[in-house]
Amino acid sequence: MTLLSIEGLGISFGGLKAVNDVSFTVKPGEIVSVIGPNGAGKTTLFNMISGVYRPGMGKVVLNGEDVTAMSPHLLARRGMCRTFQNLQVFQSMTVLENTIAGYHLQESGHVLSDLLNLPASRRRAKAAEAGARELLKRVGLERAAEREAGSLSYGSLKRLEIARAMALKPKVLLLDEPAAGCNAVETEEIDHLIAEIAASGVAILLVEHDMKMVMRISNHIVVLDHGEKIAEGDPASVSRNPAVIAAYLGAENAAG
Ligand SMILES: Nc1ncnc2c1ncn2[C@@H]1O[C@H](COP(=O)(O)OP(=O)(O)OP(=O)(O)O)[C@@H](O)[C@H]1O
Repeated sequence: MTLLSIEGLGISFGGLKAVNDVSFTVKPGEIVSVIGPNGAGKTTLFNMISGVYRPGMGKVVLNGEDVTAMSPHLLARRGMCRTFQNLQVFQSMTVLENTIAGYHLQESGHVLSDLLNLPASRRRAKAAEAGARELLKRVGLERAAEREAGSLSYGSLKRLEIARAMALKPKVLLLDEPAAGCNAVETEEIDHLIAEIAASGVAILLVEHDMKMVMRISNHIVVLDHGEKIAEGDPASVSRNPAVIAAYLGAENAAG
C-alpha cells in the first residue's frame, strides 16, 4: 500500500528547472532516500513535498489525498512531519520542554482554556509530558530530559529533533540530513533510531549526504541529478548504476 506518492513534481527558479518531473512512492515502514550531487535538487524536492514551496508542476498525494502545497502545519495534522537540516531546537529550553513543544504544535483551539489553566488543559499538559518522556526514552535521551538542549552533543540534538517530530505521531517522517555534522558513532545511533522508527510502521523519506548511511539503511533510493530523477532502486542496484556513477564522478570533476 502506498502512503506517500510523489507524482511528477517540478519547480523552476527563474529559467532554472531545479526539479523536473520527479515521481516515486513510499510505503509504510519503508525507508526511501533521495540522493544526488550538490545542487541536484534534493532540498528543493523536500521543500515541495513538505509544503514549504508550492510546486510548479505535479502532485503530492498522502494517504490518497491530494496535499500539494498544503502548509506544513496542516500536513502535520494529516501525518506528515519533517526535520530540518539546520537544527530547529530551542537551545535554552530543556530537552523535555523541547519535546513537549512538539506536542503543542499539534494542538490549536485550546488557547483560552490553557490561559485559564482549566482541568482539561492541565490534563493535556500531563499527557504531553508523559508522552514526551516516553519519546525521549525511545531516542535514548531520557537521562538528559532536564538538561538544557544547548548543552547536548550534536548527535543528541539530532535525536532530540527526531523525538520532537515524533511527538506529532507521524505516518510519514521526512528527515533532512539527520546525520549531518555527526561523528561515526552518533551516525550509527541515528541509523538505529531511524530503522526502529521504520520498523514501527512509519514511512521514512530521507535526504542524506552520508552515502554509507544511505546504503546501510535504505530500502529504496531515488537519485537526482540536475533536477531529474536519473535512477531508482535498491542500494545494490543504484550503487552500480552507470548513470549514477557518472553523475557523482561528473560532480567531483566539476568541483576538482
Ligand atoms: N530559492 C531558490 N532560488 C533560486 N534557485 C534555487 C533556490 N533553491 C535552490 N535553487 C537552485 O536549485 C538547484 C537545486 O538546489 P537544491 O538546494 O535543491 O540542491 P541539493 O541537491 O539540495 O543540493 P545540496 O546537496 O548542495 O544541498 C540549485 O541549482 C540551486 O542553486
